[in-house]
Amino acid sequence: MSAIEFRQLEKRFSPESLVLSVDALEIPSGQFVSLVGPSGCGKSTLLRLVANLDQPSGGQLTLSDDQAGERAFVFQDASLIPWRTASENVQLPLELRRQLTRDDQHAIDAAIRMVGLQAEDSRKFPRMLSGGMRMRVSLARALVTQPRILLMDEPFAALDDLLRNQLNEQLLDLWREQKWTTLFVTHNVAEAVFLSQRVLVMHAQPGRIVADMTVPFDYPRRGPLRSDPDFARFCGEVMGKLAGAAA
Ligand SMILES: Nc1ncnc2c1ncn2[C@@H]1O[C@H](COP(=O)(O)OP(=O)(O)OP(=O)(O)O)[C@@H](O)[C@H]1O
Repeated sequence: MSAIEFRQLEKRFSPESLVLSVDALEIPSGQFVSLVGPSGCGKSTLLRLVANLDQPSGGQLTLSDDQAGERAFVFQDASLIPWRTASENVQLPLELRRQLTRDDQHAIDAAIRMVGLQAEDSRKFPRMLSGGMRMRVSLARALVTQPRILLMDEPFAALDDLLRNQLNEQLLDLWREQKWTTLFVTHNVAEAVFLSQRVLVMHAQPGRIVADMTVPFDYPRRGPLRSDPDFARFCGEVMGKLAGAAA
């Protein structure tokens, strides 16, 4: 069974404006899917619907039983609380739910280790951390709840290319270990292709999926793939579908 299933789904913010329309889309459990498309085509809206931060105006969005529990969202802005240490930021989702237990401290430490932060970094305040480290804290805060579905909205867009590439590889290593069903929004086609098993290309007005492309590269994927001619060719195909979107 699919982890996430869309049927005749529509989203309107007012009766006359159809913002998103998805007739049929199935995302199998554990799949890594990227969404690319022009600004305003509804990528974030689609993610917000899956996150249950917003409701469809029509149709159905179904999550399979084993996926309906934890969903975690990572935004472009790390949005950390400035007066809390990294570790205290990571513990926030657990704290909002219930009284913290000793096991929670293990979960917090594990999430911090998982994203490659050192114990001493976890005691620092956000202003003392680099942009990349803040994004790692944001990711750890998402992972501490042990999500089955990970929703990422341009998480690395504000980082320089070198760091972004490095975080792409580390994210893939984590995904291969944890097998979250992952929806990843990006404006960067090479990033979408490098990361995912499947790229969904969207058009605007109304926001809809116009191409569903299977990425033909094996994992693990490492830096040299980015300069492989087949990689460039596939990115070109995705760009072609995007250009069609703009036409
Ligand atoms: N709460 C809201 N109320 C009214 N309109 C909204 C709301 N949220 C989004 N929209 C509209 O829905 C459309 C899709 O927005 P969305 O943020 O999903 O696009 P996007 O593809 O993620 O864009 P970007 O790439 O610029 O982040 C846009 O036209 C936007 O103005």
